[in-house]
Amino acid sequence: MINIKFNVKNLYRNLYLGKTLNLIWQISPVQATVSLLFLLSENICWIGTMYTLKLLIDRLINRPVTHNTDGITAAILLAGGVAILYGCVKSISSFVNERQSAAVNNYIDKQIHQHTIGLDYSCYEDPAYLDILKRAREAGVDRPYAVVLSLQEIGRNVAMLASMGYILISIDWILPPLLCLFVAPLLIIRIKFSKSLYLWQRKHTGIEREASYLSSLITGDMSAKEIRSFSLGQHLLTKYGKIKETLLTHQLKHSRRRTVIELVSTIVTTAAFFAVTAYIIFGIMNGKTSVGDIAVFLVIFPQSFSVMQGLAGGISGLYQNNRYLADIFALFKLKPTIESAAFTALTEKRESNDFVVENLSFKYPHATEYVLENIHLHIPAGQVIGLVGLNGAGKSTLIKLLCRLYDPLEGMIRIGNKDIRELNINEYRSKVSVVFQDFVKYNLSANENIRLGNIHAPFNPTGIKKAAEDAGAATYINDFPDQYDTVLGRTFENGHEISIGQWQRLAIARAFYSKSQLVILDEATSALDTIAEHELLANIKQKLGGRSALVISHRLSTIQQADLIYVMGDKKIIEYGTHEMLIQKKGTYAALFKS
Ligand SMILES: Nc1ncnc2c1ncn2[C@@H]1O[C@H](COP(=O)(O)OP(=O)(O)OP(=O)(O)O)[C@@H](O)[C@H]1O
Repeated sequence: MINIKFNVKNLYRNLYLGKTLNLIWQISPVQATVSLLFLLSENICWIGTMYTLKLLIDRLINRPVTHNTDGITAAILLAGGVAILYGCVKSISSFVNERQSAAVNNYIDKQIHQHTIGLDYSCYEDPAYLDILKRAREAGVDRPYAVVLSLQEIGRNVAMLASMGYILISIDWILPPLLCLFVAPLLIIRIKFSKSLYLWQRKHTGIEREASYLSSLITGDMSAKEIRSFSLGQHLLTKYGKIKETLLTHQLKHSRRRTVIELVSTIVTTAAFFAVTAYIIFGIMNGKTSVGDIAVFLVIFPQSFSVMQGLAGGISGLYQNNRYLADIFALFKLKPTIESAAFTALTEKRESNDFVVENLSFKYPHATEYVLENIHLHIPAGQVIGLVGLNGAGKSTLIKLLCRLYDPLEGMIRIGNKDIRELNINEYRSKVSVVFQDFVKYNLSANENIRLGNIHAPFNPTGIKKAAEDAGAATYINDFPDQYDTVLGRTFENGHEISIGQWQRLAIARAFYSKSQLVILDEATSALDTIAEHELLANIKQKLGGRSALVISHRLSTIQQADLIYVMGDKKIIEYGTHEMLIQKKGTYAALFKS
């Protein structure tokens, strides 16, 4: 008993009913009202059918011993009419429900996506967040409305039970309590199992994600080449199979336990039904119960079982759906930590457009060690700055900070004299365009691939062509049958696959097309042949048209044309100067250049 009390208390505390109903009301008050009215009408009609049926039976039993059928015909017509009305209301009600359910699902789907894009980039490097996201997506967009449907089912079944209880009491007062006694264990079992299933799924989110990751490696196009070259298929399949087997074993164990307990409870319930039937039959034999009573009992009692089961299903459904709702609301509760000022901040007049990294130190949110320490770096407006260093020195991390995907722990980044944390984040990000090492290959048209660099500006074909020419992409785009309208990649029909170097040129064109003040190229020319790379960088200043650039490359021949070069070594800037100065210095840069 204590345990049940505790669970009920817990259930109440964690219930998202108020939140869900409020959400559904906000999505469409009109639809919510119409749906509620239909639900009420459906229940009233159902009670009406029962009542008119009872009237008909009463008339039949109490009819005078004449052949006058007028009263009976009228009762038949009334019962039939109400039954037809009930059928019609039920059909329309189900359509109204479907329409409202679609609206709610659509809203939740939108909210999940909307919420996801608003979150910090750091979330994508946090397994705990990835678990929440997976659970929220798997909970399904239909969960909130499923809660409403469970509530409706509970309401409908309670109304039906009340009517049936009234009829059963008229036969024998003991029948309704007996009914509750038989069905209660079934209800408790269902709630208990839906809880343990949910907890089990929650506990296994991590390994389920591992299984989906392995599955995407086995079946994905990105990994197809390497998996075949290294003959990794069987190895990955075995790994995947083991995880799936563990998941399946647990799942089956759970289902087996549930089936056994449900079987036992069904046997007990059915036996009890026949025991009660026997009780009524003995009642007839003792003259305590009428034949009419047993007729009504045989119709109503089995029906009341299914209604009770429906009620148990509704309550356990409510409980289960509520638990999944917790995951959706947990996602909605996550808030970005990167703060953004009002939109006007960057429009203020500033002394200069230089980007300055000042005394910056940083470590990743879940890491213990600093990745960057006391970084100073100056990108004067209109200049090309090179950044070099060994693998893991922290170059890409610095880029993430310059893009404001993270904020520094110490020090700051400023444009002119303004700390970028005081600026509106979207406006700041529009001032920086970047080609990441792992840039995205959008399987869209060439036009769109470039236009994404400045999506908020009106479509500008001339600007797109100019950016493509500057990045060296125009030559191959012009050879496509549909030129700039050619869809790239192999994902869609008529898609045109291009080489990795050609994809990279397109990503550079995207960065050129943006109206940013600073273009960051993080190993952005790694797939270009040396002639193409030289051509691209030789005239980069002219292509940038007064904008600054920060170029990261391991090919030092690329960097040597930069106005100033910074050398990173183990979390710090260790040298800086022009190519000539650094060669003369005979330090790390000179060693790297010669090697
Ligand atoms: N998301 C992360 N969480 C924790 N540590 C990270 C994360 N990303 C990178 N690091 C660590 O930060 C350090 C710097 O990595 P970073 O990618 O910035 O180096 P890099 O200089 O760009 O290297 P490369 O030349 O190989 O691209 C590395 O030690 C790396 O392990």
